[in-house]
Amino acid sequence: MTVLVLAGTIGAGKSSLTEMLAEELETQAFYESVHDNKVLPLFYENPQKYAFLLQIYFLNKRFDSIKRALSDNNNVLDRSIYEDSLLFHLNADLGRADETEVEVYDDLLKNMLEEIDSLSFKKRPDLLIHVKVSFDKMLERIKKRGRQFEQLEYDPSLYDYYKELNSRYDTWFEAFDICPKIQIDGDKYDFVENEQSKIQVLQQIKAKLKEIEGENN
Ligand SMILES: Nc1ncnc2c1ncn2[C@@H]1O[C@H](COP(=O)(O)OP(=O)(O)OP(=O)(O)O)[C@@H](O)[C@H]1O
Repeated sequence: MTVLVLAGTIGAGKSSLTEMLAEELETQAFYESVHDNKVLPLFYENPQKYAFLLQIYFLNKRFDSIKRALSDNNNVLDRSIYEDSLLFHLNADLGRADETEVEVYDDLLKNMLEEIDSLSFKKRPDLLIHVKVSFDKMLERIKKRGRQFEQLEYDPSLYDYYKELNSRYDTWFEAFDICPKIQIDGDKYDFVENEQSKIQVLQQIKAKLKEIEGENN
């Protein structure tokens, strides 16, 4: 019985790896759909106005998925509730949210995490998988995927946003201590395009799960 959560920057390949893991481990995948997210395009158009609303939207969705995933006991989630705060604080530092919004958000998140901690069955995921990609790789993937509002041509200021976001992930991952964690080198292993890389990545994750299982017994 395992609950896995994926983490990583925009375009890191979380959704693809989620799908692969769900298939490999015969578990259910939880995705955060982008195309029916009404707030996301608004945010990219006017981050100052919509950063807070977007975070509340995501927080609500992720809370729902992680609650369901933990109570089902056997799942993979494509992005964790634990990293939204990283994105929001970055947005706040860029002046897209004010102090009160940050306070309200942090408080709400804390409350929700406590709620998760008081669940009667599983409280935390078994493993967090961080797909780490370099900044160049991140830009390459965003371009390749081609979601319009994420493109630098659409808004050149996204360059700095993406760069800062990517660099903050390293510190975030180092500090993350809610559950066991593993980092996957997304530059070295292109698990979407390369079958051999996919096999190697799945093996790394399965080996880590075995190790955790051993520690728990
Ligand atoms: N907490 C958040 N704050 C701001 N934007 C967010 C947040 N979470 C997700 N996003 C935005 O939502 C979109 C989808 O993000 P996400 O990284 O979850 O999926 P993705 O880009 O499809 O990643 P992957 O390729 O790794 O599956 C991106 O445009 C990202 O900027």
